[in-house]
Amino acid sequence: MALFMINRYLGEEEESKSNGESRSKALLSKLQERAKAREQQSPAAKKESDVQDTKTSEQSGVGKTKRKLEQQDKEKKRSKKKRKESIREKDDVDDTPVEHTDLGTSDQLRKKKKKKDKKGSGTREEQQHTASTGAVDEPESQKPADAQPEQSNTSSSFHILGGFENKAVQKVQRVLPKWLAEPDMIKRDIKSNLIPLVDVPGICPLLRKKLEANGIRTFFPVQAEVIPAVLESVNSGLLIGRGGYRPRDICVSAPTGSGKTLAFVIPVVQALMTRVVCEVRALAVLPTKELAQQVYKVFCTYAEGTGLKVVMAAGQKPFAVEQATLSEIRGGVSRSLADIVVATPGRLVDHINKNEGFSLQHLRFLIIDEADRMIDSMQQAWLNQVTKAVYKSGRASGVSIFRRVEPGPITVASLSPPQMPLQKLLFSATLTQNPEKLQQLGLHQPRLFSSTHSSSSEEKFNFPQGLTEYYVCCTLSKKPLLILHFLLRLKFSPVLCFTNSREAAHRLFLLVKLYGGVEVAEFSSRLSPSERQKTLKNFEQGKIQLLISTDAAARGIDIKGVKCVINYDAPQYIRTYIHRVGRTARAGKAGVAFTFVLGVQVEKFVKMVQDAGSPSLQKQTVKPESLRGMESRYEEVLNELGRVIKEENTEKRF
Ligand SMILES: Nc1ncnc2c1ncn2[C@@H]1O[C@H](COP(=O)(O)OP(=O)(O)OP(=O)(O)O)[C@@H](O)[C@H]1O
Repeated sequence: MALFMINRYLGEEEESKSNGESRSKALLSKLQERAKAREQQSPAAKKESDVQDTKTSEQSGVGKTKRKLEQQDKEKKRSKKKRKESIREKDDVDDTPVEHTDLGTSDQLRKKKKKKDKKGSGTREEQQHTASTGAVDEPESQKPADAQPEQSNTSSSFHILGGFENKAVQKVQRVLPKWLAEPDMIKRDIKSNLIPLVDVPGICPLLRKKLEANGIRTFFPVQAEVIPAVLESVNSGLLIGRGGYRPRDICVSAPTGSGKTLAFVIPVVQALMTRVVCEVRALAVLPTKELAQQVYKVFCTYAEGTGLKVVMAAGQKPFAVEQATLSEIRGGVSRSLADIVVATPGRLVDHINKNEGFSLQHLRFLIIDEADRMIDSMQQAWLNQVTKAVYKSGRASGVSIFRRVEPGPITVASLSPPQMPLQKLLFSATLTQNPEKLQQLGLHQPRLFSSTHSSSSEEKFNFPQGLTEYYVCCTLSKKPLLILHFLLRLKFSPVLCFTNSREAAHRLFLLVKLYGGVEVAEFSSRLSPSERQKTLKNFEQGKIQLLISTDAAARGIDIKGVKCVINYDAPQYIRTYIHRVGRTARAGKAGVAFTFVLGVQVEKFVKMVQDAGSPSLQKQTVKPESLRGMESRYEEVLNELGRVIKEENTEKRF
């Protein structure tokens, strides 16, 4: 395609192109002039020209023109013959009315080009060659009058810059760093890979007893791998790692319900239980209050009797109360009352900034649970604050025998004073494999434990072995009937049901409640933290058959006995799906998950789940006749629901 066209001035004849006769006249006279000029150059041609001139002088009008053309034709044939002899080129006789006697190579090419132009064909190479030999410089006046510049010819004379052609773009192949691409493998099947407590080296008798007392007789695969790895880093004491080097950070990606909590609680408690002075040496950060509460309980269980103090700073209690449990001032000196702090990011930052007695200068372990969520949602603001607090000089630096500076390149000088290393332990069922995101955490020679092999193409995730997944195609209006069918007719209980918003959760809760026959509760930010805690307790105790929740309960929450999860609204993201369905089939047990999918969502949903490495997603059909008998009551309830919601809205306004 030409970039642009150039319209040349073609002489007077161009202007009178419409007039065929005058045009041919003008052409003829021009040809005559040229012929004359050439004849002067060639004596033989001159002779002929003289004869011709005598003859033509007697003729006039159109006949004269005709004859002249015939003469031209003859002349043309002669010159062609000559040319053939001289350059031995087998060319066809040209019937172009324009002729030259002294055709050189460029003229031949010009002629060839003209022919091609007439035929409207010609390869690109040929056109380019023509352009390079300068054949396009032919004056317009020498062209046949009806030869208009063609676009293809014009384009051939231009070199088009820039790559405008459509090319198939090759997919960029992901290349992972070695530590991500080659993790220490964790077996996914819990049941057939239980490891007796005694077979895991380094666990002290006190903790082993505690584990047994809590019903833990064997370790799960993730615990058997991670506990020794963390304990190994404190073999030479808290100050230095193996061989005198700073210990490696540890990342763990293992399925939901695989026992990741104990994988960090046990080694951290064991590493700290011999400490002399109480300082904050372990900090566990979790995204929600409920999760912080859960992990706090596990730490308390295993720290009991060791002298270690565990404190929660997650906003469950007022700031001042938390402050008092974290530190105290005795004799004008601030003293830590906590060895292990379990916190949510927001409240943690509050204590770092506003609580003078809260010091992280002795921090040895930073545990980031649900690490991918923490990376995504916090933009590292809290992590920067923690790092600053760890390396800040203050109260501790005066009494400390060692210097603590932010680690830089390893040199003899940097290794000579004893350094308290900060070791990061990251845990998630959906740990990101994005090296850029992980880079933001400032990991030191990380070591990954994973139950999936990182491939270079798609991100694959961990699904619990005992989980069976189904999706149910349905319409929007049939969803409430479906859930009632699962509860009332199929007798699924207890069921944890997820919606995509708290409004949807509340509406469904009201609807099921109005329908009757099911013990139902909702769990969302509509409830206060204490109400939420109570609700979870009641659900765990079997007092609630159906718990309708937002994603507030999707991550990390460990509710024993949940046999069925229903995604009332299909989740948008694979990570959300994995955490939601992971509330069942925990600790090696079996569980089932259903996802209600609208017709338009089916393809995308199935692809999303299968691409993530789900081993068992199947379609489940619920026949329309199965829902019969519930519809009339459902219609009544819908009317009632409208009234109740209206009342609620009115109450809210006043
Ligand atoms: N060795 C063990 N033997 C028996 N039960 C265990 C063992 N380890 C953990 N559990 C139990 O397994 C359940 C799941 O553990 P945990 O909550 O630590 O899983 P998780 O991997 O952190 O899950 P999520 O990714 O959902 O947070 C808990 O109820 C826990 O008590």
